[in-house]
Amino acid sequence: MSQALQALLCEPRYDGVRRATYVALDVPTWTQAEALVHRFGAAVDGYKVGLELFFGDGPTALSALRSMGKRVFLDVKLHDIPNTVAGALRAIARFEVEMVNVHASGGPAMLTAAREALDRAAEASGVVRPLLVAVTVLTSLGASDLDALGWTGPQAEPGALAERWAGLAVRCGLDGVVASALEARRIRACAPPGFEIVVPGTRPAGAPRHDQVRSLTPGEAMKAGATRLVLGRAVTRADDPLSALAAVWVEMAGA
Ligand SMILES: O=c1ccn([C@@H]2O[C@H](COP(=O)(O)O)[C@@H](O)[C@H]2O)c(=O)[nH]1
Repeated sequence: MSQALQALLCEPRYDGVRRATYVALDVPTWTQAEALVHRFGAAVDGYKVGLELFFGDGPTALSALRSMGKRVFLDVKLHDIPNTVAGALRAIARFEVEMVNVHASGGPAMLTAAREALDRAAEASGVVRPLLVAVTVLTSLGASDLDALGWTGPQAEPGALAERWAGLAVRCGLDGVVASALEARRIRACAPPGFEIVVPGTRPAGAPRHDQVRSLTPGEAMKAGATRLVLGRAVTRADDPLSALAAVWVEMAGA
């Protein structure tokens, strides 16, 4: 049954949603991550390595995924002074990931230093530069969290902040942003063509939200202008992850 479903999901009609998908490997060891990767087989070619796996088994996981020919979004959300972020990105460049991210709130000097560090590393190695995207307002933050942080008033409303930080990312030469689906339409309206809007934290209708606050369904996210979705617990913790993925892909393709 699962082999038949894998084969179905490998069909060319799913190529568009396959390229727009990163499955989140939010587990602490490569052994656990590898079991998930095997479950999806050839159907999934894009994975997100976040903080848990990176600190648990990062180099092993990244080189294993690379040798399997998988695309990797390294979701380490760097946030530090420009010199430190640039150094971290030079070290990350050797992993040849497809995409990596920093926090937009690190500011213009940090964003520019990040992009320049990746440009130089790519020039020196001859390897394609990873896409660099900026995290706007975390999808787990609600109005009361923003208020607690002192972000109040119309300019600090999540949509306004996300749009402002997306504009900053454009001016600093980044390739896109990570944002909630709720802000994707607003960002798409002012972003240049080809600007990536990576949306995590979506949930199929009726699915538990866990710690996600600003969330829509995968179909709604695509309709709003998302270019890529990160699919996490709604798929990876499902009783049958492959069937859960199939349902999400049908919804994404329909959108
Ligand atoms: O604003 C953000 C930025 C990153 N994430 C990451 O995406 C996944 C979402 O996982 P779910 O299980 O679907 O909630 C997770 O790895 C986060 O670190 C995010 O959720 N929101």
